[in-house]
Amino acid sequence: MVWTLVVPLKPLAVAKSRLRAGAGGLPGPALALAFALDTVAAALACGSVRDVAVVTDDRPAGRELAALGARILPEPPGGGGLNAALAHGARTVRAGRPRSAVATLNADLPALRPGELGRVLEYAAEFPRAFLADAAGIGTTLLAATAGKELGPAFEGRSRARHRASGAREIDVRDVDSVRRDVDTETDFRAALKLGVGPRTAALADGLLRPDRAAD
Ligand SMILES: Nc1nc2c(ncn2[C@@H]2O[C@H](COP(=O)(O)OP(=O)(O)OP(=O)(O)O)[C@@H](O)[C@H]2O)c(=O)[nH]1
Ligand SMILES: C=C(OP(=O)(O)O)C(=O)O
Repeated sequence: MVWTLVVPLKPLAVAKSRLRAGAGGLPGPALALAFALDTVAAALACGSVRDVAVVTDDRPAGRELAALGARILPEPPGGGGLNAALAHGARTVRAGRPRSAVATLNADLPALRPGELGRVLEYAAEFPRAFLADAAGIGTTLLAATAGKELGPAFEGRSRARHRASGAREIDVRDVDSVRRDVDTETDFRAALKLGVGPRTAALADGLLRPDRAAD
């Protein structure tokens, strides 16, 4: 089965506020863009991914993501936040190709490896709806719906429990840390660097983190 991924991206100026506000005062917008570019590049390199649609109103980010090969979709009219953006993205994809298998993927997975994403999507293909818990075990990094199933996104906060309660199958695959490793805090960032991040994040991370200082 091949998938269309829907990737949400906030305007960079307000993205990654927890990284920006943390003790290290990291450059949120620049990191958010590098994370998104590395996430989308890795997703496009996955054999199970047909294409990637990014939902964003950030024009400069949209141009760079389009140059990688992503389709750029605007936020829904009236906004509505992350879940509205994801539902709108999935609807727009299926307006063009109604039988698409659709999965959302957060834009903050800079360590993402195409092979690990492929194994997660292979598992998801066996269920109407499925999701992958994040590294913290509280949130969600991927939510998938096969043909004919509504996505039903319920992200933000304790979304793992919400997605489970919604009837989606929890994806239980070992050794897919790169798909679970979202980066919200400096501690997360260090964990992603340990896994190995994509080239745009690596170039930016160089010299950004002092190894001697306690994280967060
Ligand atoms: N298109 C779109 N994407 C969003 C929206 N809110 C969050 N996202 C994206 O959803 C994913 C998870 O978002 P969050 O962790 O809530 O936000 P963040 O900017 O990554 O980090 P914080 O500012 O620290 O919360 C990221 O890929 C965000 O860019 C939204 O309203 N619209
Ligand atoms: C939106 C989510 O991610 P984050 O942990 O980045 O807020 C989520 O896990 O539902």
